[in-house]
This record gives sequence, structure tokens and C-alpha cells, in this order.
Amino acid sequence: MAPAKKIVFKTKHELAVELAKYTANLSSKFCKERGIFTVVLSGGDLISWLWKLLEPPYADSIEWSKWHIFWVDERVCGWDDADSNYKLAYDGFLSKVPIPAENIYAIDKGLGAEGNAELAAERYEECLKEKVNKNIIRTYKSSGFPQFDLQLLGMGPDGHMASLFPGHDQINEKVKWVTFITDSPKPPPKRITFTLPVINCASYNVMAVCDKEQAHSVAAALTHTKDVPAGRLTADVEVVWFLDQAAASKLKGWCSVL
Ligand SMILES: O=C(O)[C@H](O)[C@@H](O)[C@H](O)[C@H](O)COP(=O)(O)O
Repeated sequence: MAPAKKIVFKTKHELAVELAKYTANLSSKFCKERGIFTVVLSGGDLISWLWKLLEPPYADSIEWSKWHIFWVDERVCGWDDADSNYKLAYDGFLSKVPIPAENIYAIDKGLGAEGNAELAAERYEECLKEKVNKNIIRTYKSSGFPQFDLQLLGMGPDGHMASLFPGHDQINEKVKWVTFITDSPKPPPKRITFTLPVINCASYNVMAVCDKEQAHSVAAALTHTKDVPAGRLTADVEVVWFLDQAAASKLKGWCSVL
């Protein structure tokens, strides 16, 4: 289990600059080692902090054709719905970089539009299994769970990550790769989500959190307070919390600021 590193930035701008550097370094490492870079996105503010990757030197130097994009969680709705994490990522990031369309693995379009959370979760798990069989996704040691190269995650004010919410049973799932929720406390209510074992098998996990609304949960998560889902985040190689000063403001004894 990798220990959690924390980096506190004075501004969101500085956070985005470092996030781009971190992501580009891993892209270059994995593209060199395996010719593939598997990246998992979340929804929320995270996408707005990826802007630096769209600029020089990254826009032209990253081997975008080797990227494969997945979602750690998705709202069960159509791809063009304002709630869709796919739409958020497509409009803000994916439409601006030359990642081949066939390397972008969104929720099943029809099941999303129909609102069928259970089947959409099953279908997404099948999609991951197919990518494992094609050696696009690695598996974690002998566990058989998929192992993504990099996951870019966010956390809500209640400490949820992906769509694993405090007080809801999805966090306890140990077998499935993808599960679903139909009463999410954060709207919209229907979502699919990676399970905790899948999230924690990733090689590198970045948890990017800004603003004071999240400060209590950041402190709780980083002291592994029970019932804060994000406090259970780990990774195979490294987990790094990218925080702005407001989000880090309730952390005791943490004063190092980049
Ligand atoms: O679909 C979602 O709602 C997200 O994937 C979710 O898990 C998000 O990452 C956190 O809620 C943080 O969201 P904010 O960055 O907007 O606070």
C-alpha cells in the first residue's frame, strides 16, 4: 500500500501546472514501457484543472494516440445530457486533443439514456474485461482486478470519491469491478462507479481537491477517519493529494506549500 503524499499549491493555476507535468511524465513513462497509457477521469472540477495539458509544451509532445480513457464514475444519462461526465470531459478536454475516438470508453450510450444503472454498470465492467483480454488494461498481480496507469480523482465535501458515498453500501463491494447507485446524495441519483478494489489497484492515483468546503473532509481523509470514503484511497505505486491552500487549511502540521 502506497503512503499518501500531499502537495499544497497557492493557487489552482499552480495546481493545474503541476498536474500537467505529473500526468505528462507518467504518459511518457507508460508510452515508452508499454506503448499504451490508461487514464481514468472523474467528473466535477477535475476536468477544468487539465487545461495546461492543452498548451505547449504538452499539447504537441504527449503521445495522445497511445492514451486510453475511462471514467471512474459516470452519471446514468445520455452522452449529451448536461449531467454527463463524458460530455464534461469531451467538451473541456477530449475534443481538444487527438486521442482516437475508439480509445475513449464512455458509458453505454443507450443504457445511459434509458437510465438503466444496473445494466450500465454490468456493461461497463464487460468493457473493462474486454480491454484486459486485449492487454490494453493490465491486471494487478494475481488478483485479476484491472490496474490502470493513472486515475485522476476528485472528492466531494462529504468525503466521497468516484460515486462511493459515506453511509452507502457500494464502498463495501469486494468482487465487482463496477457497481451502481440509484440514490446518490449528490445529484443526479443514478450513477455507475468503479469499486474500491479497482480504484486502489491503480498504479498512480491523484486526488485533486480545491476550496474550503472540502477542508474538513480532506483532514478527515488524510487521518483515515472511518466512514470517509476518500480516506480509503491508496494505490499500487503512489497516491498524491493535490490541494490548494483552502482545501488544506484544516490539515494539522502541514505547512509545506509549493
Ligand atoms: O460524477 C461525479 O460527481 C464525480 O466524479 C465526483 O465523484 C467528483 O469527483 C467529486 O464529487 C468532486 O467533485 P467536485 O470536484 O465538483 O467537488
